[in-house]
Amino acid sequence: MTWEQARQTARDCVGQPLPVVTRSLADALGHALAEPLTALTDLPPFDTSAMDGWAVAGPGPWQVGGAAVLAGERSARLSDYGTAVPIATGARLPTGATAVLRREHGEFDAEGGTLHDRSTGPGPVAPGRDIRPRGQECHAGEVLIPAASTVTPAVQGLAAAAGYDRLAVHRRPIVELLVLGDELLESGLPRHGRVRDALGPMLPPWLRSCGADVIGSRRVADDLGLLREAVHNSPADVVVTTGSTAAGPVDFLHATLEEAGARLLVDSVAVRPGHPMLLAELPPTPDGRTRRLVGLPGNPLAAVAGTVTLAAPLLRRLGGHADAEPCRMRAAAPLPGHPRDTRLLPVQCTDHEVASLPFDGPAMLRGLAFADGLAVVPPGGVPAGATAEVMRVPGM
Ligand SMILES: Nc1nc2c(c(=O)[nH]1)N[C@H]1C(S)=C(S)[C@@H](COP(=O)(O)OP(=O)(O)OC[C@H]3O[C@@H](n4cnc5c(N)ncnc54)[C@H](O)[C@@H]3O)O[C@H]1N2
Ligand code: MOO
Repeated sequence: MTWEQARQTARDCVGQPLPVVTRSLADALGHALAEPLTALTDLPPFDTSAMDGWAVAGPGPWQVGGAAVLAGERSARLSDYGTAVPIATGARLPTGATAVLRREHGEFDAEGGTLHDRSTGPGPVAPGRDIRPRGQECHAGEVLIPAASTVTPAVQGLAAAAGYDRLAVHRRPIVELLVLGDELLESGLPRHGRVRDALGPMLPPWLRSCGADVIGSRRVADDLGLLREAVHNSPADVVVTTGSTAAGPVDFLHATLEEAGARLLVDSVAVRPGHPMLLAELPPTPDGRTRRLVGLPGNPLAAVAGTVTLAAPLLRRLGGHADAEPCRMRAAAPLPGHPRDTRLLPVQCTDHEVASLPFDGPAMLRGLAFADGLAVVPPGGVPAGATAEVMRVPGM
């Protein structure tokens, strides 16, 4: 299977995104909007002073009277032309006011109660100056953000400003990470032929940034029975495993999937690194829920390749997120390719150009740690000056 076919299969195996739920604004972070975010009010909701100063009616000088109008007060009124009242930024503009004179542009004669316009740069205060008119940003009913957009902190803020307490979003796919390999250590220095687990710390934040609700990450010993049990009992929508994809003496993933009656949708991909990556549909749960398994190869950079190729598109589709916009960038120097397979190469991006990084072997993370993304290098490579697709590594 080509790399493009594998990525498309991971998307297409999802018929419908997960069901719609409502969440408080705080809890909606990272979910995909199930419907467009439509303004429930005009913004600003009323004519508002943009500056601290005076609300003025007509041209100056003005007679100042009345208590300062503060933000949060209901309303005030300027009865006549030639009058003014002190006002705070964010306060509702009094009816009858035609402009706001900034504090630093006015000279107030306390004795006579008279205010003079001393504006220099912009000239005398003109009607509308320093007023944020009602509806300047949006009108009630206007679509602010399309459905399938991710709820970011900015979307949370905008939704609050536009009057929302809760949002309709898609449920996030539940993911459990199973890290396989008896040779792995969870602390200390590599020793006695054993190495540190690099994927347990690295993958959960990436999977979360693809929209997953990662409920756990645990080690499973290289044992067919234990792996079978872990996969069978996992409550996850998507089980993500690392290691055991190849045909080594203790690689039990294929046997486990076969025993479980799983359907292999992707079983090895023409990509370097990461070619043994796989995607399987597990038999449905008793309540009819579809479960899937993404098998990431054990070599750390190969696992990252599997994450961006299979896990990210699958999780984004399940969570109802729009597909990421492809981004193409110019190669500053040739990007070396594989003769037959696609290569995913850690690259640094500068001014719309990408450059490959050293230490890009399948078992290495040193290049990736400096990377802005992974360039998709077609068979044969990319000559200098030509463009290549660059996938942002999630979370980078
Ligand atoms: N005869 C062949 N052998 C291998 C092939 C092949 O085509 N023919 N493919 C190689 C490629 S490519 C990869 S990638 C690996 C995939 O192997 P597995 O998915 O079965 O992974 P393991 O054998 O368990 O581990 C491979 C390697 O990665 C290290 N590892 C595993 N998990 C972790 C982790 N969490 N953190 C850090 N390092 C990890 C493990 O110690 C091994 O060194 O197979 C090749 N072999
Ligand atoms: O998939 Mo392997 O990555 O070439 O190490």
